[in-house]
Amino acid sequence: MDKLTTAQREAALTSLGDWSYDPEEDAIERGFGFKDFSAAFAFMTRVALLAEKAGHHPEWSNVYNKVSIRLTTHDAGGLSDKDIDLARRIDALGT
Ligand SMILES: C[C@H](O)[C@H](O)[C@H]1CNC2=NC(N)=NC(=O)C2=N1
Repeated sequence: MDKLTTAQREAALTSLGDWSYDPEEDAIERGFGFKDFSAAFAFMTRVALLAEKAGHHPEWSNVYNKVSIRLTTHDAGGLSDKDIDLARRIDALGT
């Protein structure tokens, strides 16, 4: 799995409007808000199943009704198509 080029990353980010790019980590991140902890954890369960299926796992944190997700590919040393694919699948879950 190769790191994305700058042009590939910029094109991907344009289509992933809610994710922001962290140049220091070569990662993308997005925050999600829910009505309560139960809803946040239900979402995390769904993301966990997607991640396990993809063999690609988020760096994330949860505080009560907020979930922050950061995606990068450790094996590639930066952002790859795996991150973009997982971000799209997460977005498709809806909040
Ligand atoms: C062997 C296994 O597939 C790899 O270690 C996978 C697991 N999940 C992973 N998740 C992420 N985010 N980056 C990786 O490089 C990665 N590698």
